[in-house]
Amino acid sequence: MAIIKVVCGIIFKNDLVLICRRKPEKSLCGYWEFPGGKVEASESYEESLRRELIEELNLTVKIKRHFRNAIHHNEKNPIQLISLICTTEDAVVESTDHDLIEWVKVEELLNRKLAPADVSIAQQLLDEYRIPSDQTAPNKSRSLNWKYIVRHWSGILLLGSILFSQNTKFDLIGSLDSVQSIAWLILCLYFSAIYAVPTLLCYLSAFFILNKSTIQVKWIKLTLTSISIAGIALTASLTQGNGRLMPILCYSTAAIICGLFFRIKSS
Ligand SMILES: Nc1nc2c([nH]c(=O)n2[C@H]2C[C@H](O)[C@@H](COP(=O)(O)OP(=O)(O)OP(=O)(O)O)O2)c(=O)[nH]1
Repeated sequence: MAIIKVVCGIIFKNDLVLICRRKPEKSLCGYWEFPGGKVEASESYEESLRRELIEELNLTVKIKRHFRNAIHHNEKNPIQLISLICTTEDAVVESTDHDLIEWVKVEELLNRKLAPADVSIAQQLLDEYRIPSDQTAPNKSRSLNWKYIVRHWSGILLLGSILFSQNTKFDLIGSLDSVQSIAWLILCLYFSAIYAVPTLLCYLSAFFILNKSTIQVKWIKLTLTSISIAGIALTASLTQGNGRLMPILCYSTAAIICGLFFRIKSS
């Protein structure tokens, strides 16, 4: 059964969030929801939300970031509700799809009869916004953990160098004793750190751009790991000549393992 994508805006004005009650003639009538609507083919979530909010509420918003998705299985089709955190300066006067409109505190959301998927989003919103009192909700930064960069890169360099030095010590220099093995590992680590600089710069730029985007965290992780692997392959091809397959395999394996192992979300 095809899943129907519905996008909604968690729209903040000062510290209040906009919720709307569905009109009697609509499905889920009488239920409160974060305003939004069905995503049309070829539309991005942001485009879809902007269109729906203009159509229904004549409301212009600034979209800050992606929040959470929730699934609801109604009697016809499952729907996936995608929520985006927004702010607005506009006043909302009336809605074509709703008979009541209210601005409420985040803590009050669960006191309303919310539509099922909106309940799940509201619960997660409450969890995230309950604690900080000195931050205005929509400006709270995405909880991406910058320490992930440090861990991921140290991991790639260290684990990659261990794998590489172990795999090459017999081929290159013959059998090494333990002191020579450690010296060879340090040499690999040193050169890999130097060769990694251009890739690291691309990776850092991508991290800061993606951190401001509304893309889901798992895709950010995948993109960063892919950038690492592409950089490793390119650097190895440029520097290693015929022996390039082994460093690509070792450092790429390290990039994937460390990418899977470390958490990018801090909360
Ligand atoms: N926001 C929200 N919508 C839900 C949930 N469960 C569920 O089936 N829906 C459905 C109702 C609507 O058909 C659709 C929301 O998009 P919409 O409000 O643009 O839909 P629409 O104008 O086409 O309304 P309708 O004609 O289907 O009643 O998703 C839920 O938990 N929350």
